Amino acid sequence: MTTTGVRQEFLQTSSATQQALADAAAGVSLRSVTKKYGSFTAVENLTLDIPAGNYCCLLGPSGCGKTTALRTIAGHEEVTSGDILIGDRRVNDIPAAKRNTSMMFQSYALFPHKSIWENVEFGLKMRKLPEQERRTRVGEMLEMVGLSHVAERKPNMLSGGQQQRIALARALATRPQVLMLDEPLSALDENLRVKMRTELRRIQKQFGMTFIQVTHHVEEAFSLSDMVVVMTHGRIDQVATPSELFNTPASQFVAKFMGDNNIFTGKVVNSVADTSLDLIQLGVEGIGTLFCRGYAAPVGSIAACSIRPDLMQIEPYLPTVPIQSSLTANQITARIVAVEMTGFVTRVSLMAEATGQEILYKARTTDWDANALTEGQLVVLSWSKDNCVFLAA
Ligand SMILES: Nc1ncnc2c1ncn2[C@@H]1O[C@H](COP(=O)(O)OP(=O)(O)OP(=O)(O)O)[C@@H](O)[C@H]1O
Repeated sequence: MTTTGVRQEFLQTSSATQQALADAAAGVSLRSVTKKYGSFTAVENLTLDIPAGNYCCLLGPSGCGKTTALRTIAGHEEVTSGDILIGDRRVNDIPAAKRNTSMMFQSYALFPHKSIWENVEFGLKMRKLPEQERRTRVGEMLEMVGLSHVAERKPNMLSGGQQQRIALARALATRPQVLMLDEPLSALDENLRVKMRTELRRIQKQFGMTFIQVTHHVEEAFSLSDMVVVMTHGRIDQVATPSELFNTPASQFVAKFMGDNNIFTGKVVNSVADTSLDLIQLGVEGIGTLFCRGYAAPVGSIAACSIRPDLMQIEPYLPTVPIQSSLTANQITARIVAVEMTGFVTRVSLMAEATGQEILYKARTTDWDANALTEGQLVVLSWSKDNCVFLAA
């Protein structure tokens, strides 16, 4: 057979495998799932639908229950109450090994004394697949992660990134309905982590598989996910696409956890129904009225609003120009405390003149360099009501 012939045969087999992996992919549903350890509730009343073929990240601070949620889906923990469905099968009483899921860990968990080929083949042998089928699958999985040439080596002869790819090949060889990934990239250095996450996303999309990943990195969740589940204190705070989370966080916790949002707390002064989102006025002590968009909350209730640091405008403060000149423009005076050039982006720390609240402004470094603003200078920050997100208490 010519090389081209071999390649064509592989591609045909490969597309059959592609189909098999896509066909295997199943959705996951949690129905009021609670997990307690003694009297401590690690996850509480989780209800969630992850459609087949989605990349879902469970995101939240340490201890919020992400791993526990993942382990209950995998069957490594029994739920205290509630139901877990994989596809349309209730799996509460099905042991982990029979749930048809795979798990990939941060530590790779490769067998050190087995060759790479044997590592990938392991799960298939356990399932007693015929030798020919095993050979085809292992060959294809190694090809998929670009590591066919290391098949005979032992894991310790591979780099961290290569070992991670082998762990992925091994996890997918069994054609799981769902692949679960527990902080799979945290042992890698920054460059490799970015490369690997691109690769994970490419493979998941190409084969249309269901991936559920635990992470506490916002950027990682954004770059990988179709849907992000933000958790805090064992509960789900928001389920959204990365873009929705970035643009319209639903709670003060999410707005803070996303990183650099500026949050102002105050009292609802007025809210006016508008075409899609209501226009809400928030009275902020020492600052005045801020205008934002959201769903009406009772007048007098404590609430907050959030503005992204890249959606503010900055100008030198001129005492002759009155502040708060327009009824729907948000403006405050602040003093520049520090300027930090981080590459493409310059981060500017400020302090609100009236209240001392810390504020962050971000600009493209080229834009920042073009203005003449310096540390210690008094400036006016302004932002549109349409970019300012109302956050109920
Ligand atoms: N086996 C256990 N026994 C008792 N408590 C546990 C057990 N496993 C987890 N917990 C507790 O449940 C809570 C949730 O833990 P979990 O590991 O799910 O959090 P996490 O969000 O994944 O955190 P991290 O990012 O640090 O891994 C924590 O307070 C943890 O201490």
